[in-house]
Amino acid sequence: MAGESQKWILMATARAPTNIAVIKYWGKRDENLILPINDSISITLDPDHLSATTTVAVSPSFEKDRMWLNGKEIPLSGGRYQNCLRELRSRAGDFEDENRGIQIKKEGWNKLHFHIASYNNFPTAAGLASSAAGFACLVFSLAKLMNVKEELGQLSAIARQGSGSACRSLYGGFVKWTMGNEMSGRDSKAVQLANETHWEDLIIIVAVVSSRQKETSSTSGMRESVETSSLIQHRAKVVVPSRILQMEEAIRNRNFSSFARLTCADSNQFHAVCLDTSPPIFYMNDTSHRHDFCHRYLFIWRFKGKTQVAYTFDAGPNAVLIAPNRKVASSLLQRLLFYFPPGPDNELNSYILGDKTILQEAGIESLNHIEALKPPPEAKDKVPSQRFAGDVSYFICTRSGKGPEVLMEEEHALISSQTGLPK
Ligand SMILES: Nc1ncnc2c1ncn2[C@@H]1O[C@H](COP(=O)(O)OP(=O)(O)OP(=O)(O)O)[C@@H](O)[C@H]1O
Ligand SMILES: C[C@@](O)(CCOP(=O)(O)OP(=O)(O)O)CC(=O)O
Repeated sequence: MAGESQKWILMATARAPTNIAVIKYWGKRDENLILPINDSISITLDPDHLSATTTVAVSPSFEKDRMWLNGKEIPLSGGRYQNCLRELRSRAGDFEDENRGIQIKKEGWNKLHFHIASYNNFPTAAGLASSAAGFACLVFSLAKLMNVKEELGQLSAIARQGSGSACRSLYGGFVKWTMGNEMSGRDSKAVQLANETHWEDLIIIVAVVSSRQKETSSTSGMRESVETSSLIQHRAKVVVPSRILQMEEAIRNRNFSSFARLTCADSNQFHAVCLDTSPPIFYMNDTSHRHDFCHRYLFIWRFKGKTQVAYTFDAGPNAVLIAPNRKVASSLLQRLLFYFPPGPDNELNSYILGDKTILQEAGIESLNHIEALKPPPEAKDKVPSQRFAGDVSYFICTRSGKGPEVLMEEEHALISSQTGLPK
């Protein structure tokens, strides 16, 4: 380590996406290493719309490891953070910056402390996979800072130890988490099935029903399911293995009806397992069920049994709706806005986030246009044309996106290079 100046601060900043599972991970066989009981598949979401940005800093002047999440200091003492830090420290490489007189030997990283600041551009702990983006970003940015020379697959196995679903956020596009067999967990890691350009037509609309933190975390929910549900074993051993093969094929061939059928079925079964848990876990609320209701009546009936929109719900009430193309997405958005118009205090700009061009394609440029929307023609007498103003907090229009990336420009850094504290 450089003896001259003890004042230097070395930093790295990265951004990592969230992902939404279309074949769900639910249940662990090892709680500490976070090893799952089944494979899962997800779509990585566009980081412009849903991502974590993390700056990691190291300096001989830091006295302990510290972390700030969304501006608030949080303890880093938890086992999950500690496991990731330990794994990364053990793989750190030598680092040298001659100009600044910084030299850190492999072993030297053990004696240095980190300051970590992270920010999510979407609600934390509300069933939108903030832990996935967060741990993927933490591991990716620390690996850059510490010169860890592991391939992404091995980094994904480290991120997995922060939060299972985080391993899938190390890649863009379509990603499979293979459960693996080894006791060490080395082979329980993510692999990319296809990158984000493979199926660019897909449009994803997230209806954020409630951004309040949920009552049962995924971690404790799945633990209770493993302990008490009999359905979960059948799901893990029989249903998921065959669904994984079918889903891989659907993604490979861009077969939307097969993709949608599997996605909806798997979401339903995941929530069925939650209901089969004792005491039962309810992640969805009335608004979530209305989405399903709309889906069923508007789309399956309208297109004579051919599924036009896929839905999936994670461990929270938010609906994630996937349309095969922009045309269907814009008619979906019209229908969503008909049933779920903004509440009285909303602006259009803050009600539809993400890719707003779909809104233009749907012909909606103002709140008046939403008010003037007619009941969807297919509704007729089958669906009451009741509107649920204010039930949805906001919608995010997005698509499949790229994996983590380093942000080089100083302006992205969340920590001051002068003080080593959050800006
Ligand atoms: N940017 C981040 N950096 C590091 N850790 C984070 C970050 N964002 C979230 N986390 C961690 O993840 C926790 C939230 O995880 P939790 O599983 O409860 O919610 P979620 O990931 O938003 O929802 P779900 O996983 O059910 O979709 C936070 O309390 C924090 O420990
Ligand atoms: C419903 C899910 O989103 C569950 C995600 O669970 P987490 O990855 O948050 O759980 P831990 O591994 O305990 O941190 C399904 C999925 O993403 O596959």
